[in-house]
Parts: sequence; C-alpha cells; structure tokens
Amino acid sequence: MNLLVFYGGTFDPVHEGHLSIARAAHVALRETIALVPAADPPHRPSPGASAPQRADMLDLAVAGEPGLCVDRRELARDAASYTIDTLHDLRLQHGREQPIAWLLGADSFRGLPEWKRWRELLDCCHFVVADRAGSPLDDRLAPGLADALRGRWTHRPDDLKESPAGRVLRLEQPLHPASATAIRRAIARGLSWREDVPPAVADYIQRHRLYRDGSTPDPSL
Ligand SMILES: Nc1ncnc2c1ncn2[C@@H]1O[C@H](COP(=O)(O)OP(=O)(O)OP(=O)(O)O)[C@@H](O)[C@H]1O
Ligand SMILES: O=C(O)c1ccc[n+]([C@@H]2O[C@H](COP(=O)([O-])O)[C@@H](O)[C@H]2O)c1
Repeated sequence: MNLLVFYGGTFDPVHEGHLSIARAAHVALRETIALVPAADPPHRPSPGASAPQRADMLDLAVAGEPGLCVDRRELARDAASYTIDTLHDLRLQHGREQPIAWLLGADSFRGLPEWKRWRELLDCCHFVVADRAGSPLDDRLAPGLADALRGRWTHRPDDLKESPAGRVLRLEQPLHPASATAIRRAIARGLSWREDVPPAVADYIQRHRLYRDGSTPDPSL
C-alpha cells in the first residue's frame, strides 16, 4: 500500500535543513512529502511570521520540487496545532487502514513525551526521525520514551507501508546545520543569512521585512 507522509513544523522560516530532510525522506520512502505548517504551534513562543506568511514561504520553497507539497489543514483549525488532532483529522479522511507517517527531526522526537497524548500518537502513525546535529538518538532518550519505542524501530522503509501505524524509521541523511532561530537572529542583527533559505524565500522575507525586530506579526496577514 502507498504511504502518506506528513512533515509538521513551525517553518519560521522554512530553511535548507527542512528541505534537505524532506528531500531525503522523499528519496528513501519514494512518496510525496506534505509539509504541514503549524498555525499555533504548541510548546513554543508565537512565531515571528504569521501562519499565512509561513505557508506562503513554504509554497515558494516547494515550487519546482517534484516530491514535496504543502498541506494547510492546521491553518483551517481555530485551535492549537496538536499533532494528535491533525492525525485524527487524517484518519477521518483516509481511514484506519491507510499507512500514515509523521516526519520530524531528532530534537523534536526526543521531546515527544511532552506532546499531547504522545503514547496514543505512536499507534496513530509511523514516525520517520531525521538525524539532527546535537540530538543523538542512540542514547539518553527519556526512559518512558525508550520503553515505548521498544520493538518499533526499523531501518526498512517498506515496513512502513505494511501496516497503518506503529513503526519508527530512522532517516540517516547528511546533517544540515540550518536552524530557524539562527536565521531569525541573523536577520535581526544584520548578519548574513540568505544562503540558508531558498532564494525565493529570501526575497519574500526581505519584501515583507520579516524578523527584523522580533515583533509579533499582524494576525490578519
Ligand atoms: N537542520 C535540521 N536538521 C534536521 N531536522 C530539522 C532541521 N531543522 C529543523 N528540523 C526539524 O524540522 C521540524 C520543524 O522544525 P522547526 O520549524 O521548529 O525548525 P527549527 O529550525 O528547529 O526552528 P526553531 O529554531 O524556530 O525552533 C522539527 O521536527 C525539527 O526537528
Ligand atoms: O502535539 C503536540 O503536543 C506537539 C508538541 C510540540 C510539537 N508538535 C508538532 O511538532 C512539529 C514540530 O514542532 P516545532 O515546534 O519543532 O516546529 C509541529 O508540527 C508541531 O505542531 C506537536
């Protein structure tokens, strides 16, 4: 069966690190990767760009990338963007038997026990975990997480197509150091940052004067 793959993030802004793991997942899984911008991301301060602006930047970033697309479903919900709610929405749309995977970086994955109803999430989708510098997956996972993951790890992408949910695939792609915090900080300080985002996204950031002073966005934009 085919596998639906969703990659959630704040994408404030989308950068080359995001794109490199989305491309690596597209190649490893041979599926389209849908990038899902969080409207109101839980567990972090308000983003520097509005949700529609972050989604627009994603549209620019995936243009000309055959294996990537943007899914705006979290922008349509008038509530915090909890992943469990998004997955329930996806299950309503695609049914209980459809293999579904959630792609995320190792730093997010290590924090999974802080997510809403995280144990339920492990049986609601597969996880594809991308290596990220500074976030080891081999050791020192929270004990509850390490226990919950026993028997779920796989290195075989096809395992994710053989059941609707429950496996965890480690994506061992080349590490990319980009971080949205570093990009926002560089813009605010007048340092160089354009090389870490696609040119069309860099132009958008400049045209909309984003991230210059750390102010919160106009929610109507
Ligand atoms: N360079 C990277 N390598 C691997 N994973 C990444 C990288 N950058 C982001 N991710 C992952 O992408 C997802 C979305 O990340 P997010 O939008 O928060 O970007 P970020 O660069 O971590 O942003 P911020 O610095 O604002 O926290 C997360 O699961 C995160 O772990
Ligand atoms: O559901 C949760 O409780 C939850 C907690 C933290 C993060 N998430 C999701 O994880 C993805 C990455 O989040 P972030 O903050 O690293 O951009 C994004 O889709 C978030 O909505 C989800």
